[in-house]
Amino acid sequence: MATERPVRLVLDASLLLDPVGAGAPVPTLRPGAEALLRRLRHSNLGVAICHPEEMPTTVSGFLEMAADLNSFGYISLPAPTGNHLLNELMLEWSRTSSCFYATSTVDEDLFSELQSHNWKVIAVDNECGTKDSGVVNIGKLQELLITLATLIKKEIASSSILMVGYAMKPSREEDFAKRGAFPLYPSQNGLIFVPLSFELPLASQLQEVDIILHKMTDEIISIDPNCSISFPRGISFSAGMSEVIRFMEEYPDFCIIDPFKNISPLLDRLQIQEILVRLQELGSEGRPKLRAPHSLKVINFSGSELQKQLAEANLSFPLIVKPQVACGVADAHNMALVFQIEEFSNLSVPLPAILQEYIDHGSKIYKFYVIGDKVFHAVKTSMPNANLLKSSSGDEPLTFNSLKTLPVATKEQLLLNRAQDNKSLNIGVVEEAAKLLKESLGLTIFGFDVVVQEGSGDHVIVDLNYLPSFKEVPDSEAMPAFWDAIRQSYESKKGKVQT
Ligand SMILES: Nc1ncnc2c1ncn2[C@@H]1O[C@H](COP(=O)(O)OP(=O)(O)OP(=O)(O)O)[C@@H](O)[C@H]1O
Ligand SMILES: O=P(O)(O)O[C@H]1[C@H](O)[C@@H](O)[C@H](OP(=O)(O)O)[C@@H](OP(=O)(O)O)[C@H]1O
Ligand SMILES: [Mg+2]
Ligand SMILES: [Mg+2]
Repeated sequence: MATERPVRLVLDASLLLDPVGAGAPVPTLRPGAEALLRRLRHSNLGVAICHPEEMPTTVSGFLEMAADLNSFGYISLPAPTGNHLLNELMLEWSRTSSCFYATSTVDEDLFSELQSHNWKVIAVDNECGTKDSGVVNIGKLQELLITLATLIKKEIASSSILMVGYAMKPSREEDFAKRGAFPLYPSQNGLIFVPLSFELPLASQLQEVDIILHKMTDEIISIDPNCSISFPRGISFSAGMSEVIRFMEEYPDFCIIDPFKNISPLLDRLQIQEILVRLQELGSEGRPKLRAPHSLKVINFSGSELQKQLAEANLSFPLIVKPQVACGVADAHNMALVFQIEEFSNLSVPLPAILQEYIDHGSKIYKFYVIGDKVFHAVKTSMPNANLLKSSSGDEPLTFNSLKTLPVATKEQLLLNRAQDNKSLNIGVVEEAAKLLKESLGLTIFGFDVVVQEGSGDHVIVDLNYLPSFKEVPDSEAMPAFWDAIRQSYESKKGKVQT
């Protein structure tokens, strides 16, 4: 579906270099230029940096290095010569590609030369362009990507091209982008991805965008621990995300992946538990039982009360203790394995907390990912059985951060497990659960963790996450599924709005 013609972008040095540092021994990039280069590296466009030939070698060397660092097809070009004849390569590109030239320097002769060879010129942060010059003028460097995306969409002139504006924290964006998830040149199913910038007016960006993709939990400032989470109650968001939320209230028919209300239960391990308990009806004759772990919510860890509550909830030691808030705040992944009631005194897990039965599962966890109508899974090494953990923890609870310091099985423990007759995974049962979960959650992309209990063979879902990284799924399978999921979600929303 993508255009036959590749897209080339030439960035003039004036756009990248910080004018404040001009003449300094070491040149620097202007604010926003580094992020721009990083995003362009994974954009699927052919990008080159150009600079005037007569530039000091410190500056040209710096630019060449920037080009090199972003090696994704970057080519360092000499500037067009004095009489504005385009360099051979640029002439060649204009015959084979859709070409864009972005600059902060006004050179009307050069602009008309470029335009006569079908280049589109984008001038950033200068007043030069007259309405009729054909030059696209933008105010800020941060507007370049959305401007390019809009022009590329126009150039392709196909109504099936959709623009996806995404919002998530930089580290997550980088992880996805590195895998080619966010091309500016359309994906094989016609999606163009642009980051939504909270530094620019949102309304004008959303005028161009067809779909919003977001990890709303990356934009949480705080969650009120004394308030049951039910979006938007109990959660405060960054100013940027608050604006997206207001926009969606005003335009409920706009396509968002996924709606805030549908994601909100996954911020709360108590609500996750309630969702999982409803799945238990799935079990049937001759198949393993699929279930949630027995759990209990507590608002403090005070001993006498707790003992009674544990008995009522049918819970026995060891227990895994998790914060009720499941994600989005720094301490949401601070957990503990507790072997006896005394270990609750001074436990450092944030309250309210969820106490879960600890499932011995032979150190193997199955990470399931639902991406649109596809279900993937990967096997990962997990926590060893409790008896192996207890001996190392003495009389202390075993505290850990599940993202950073999860106590996974050692090689020796894994070998020991292999020698045992472990129950195997019944993919069919879990895939059925995945479908039911998808329907009940109303989400496009989510993941959940399954452990198979030693002895009983019960399939126990211990975690449910919105928009996980699904990095264990090979990119060649994950990316097309990801793009299809987004497109299908848009089409189904559009279908509903029209009927
Ligand atoms: N009830 C349980 N019984 C046995 N092991 C468990 C249980 N719950 C969690 N674990 C183990 O602890 C790990 C972390 O727990 P969990 O997945 O709930 O944390 P999380 O911080 O929400 O993780 P994620 O990064 O996947 O969101 C699991 O991957 C699994 O190895
Ligand atoms: O990347 P995978 O393994 O799919 O798991 C994610 C979890 O599901 C999220 O809960 C983590 O997000 P938070 O940073 O919001 O807690 C998130 O943490 P991150 O901020 O380290 O990316 C991820 O670990
Ligand atoms: Mg998990
Ligand atoms: Mg989780």
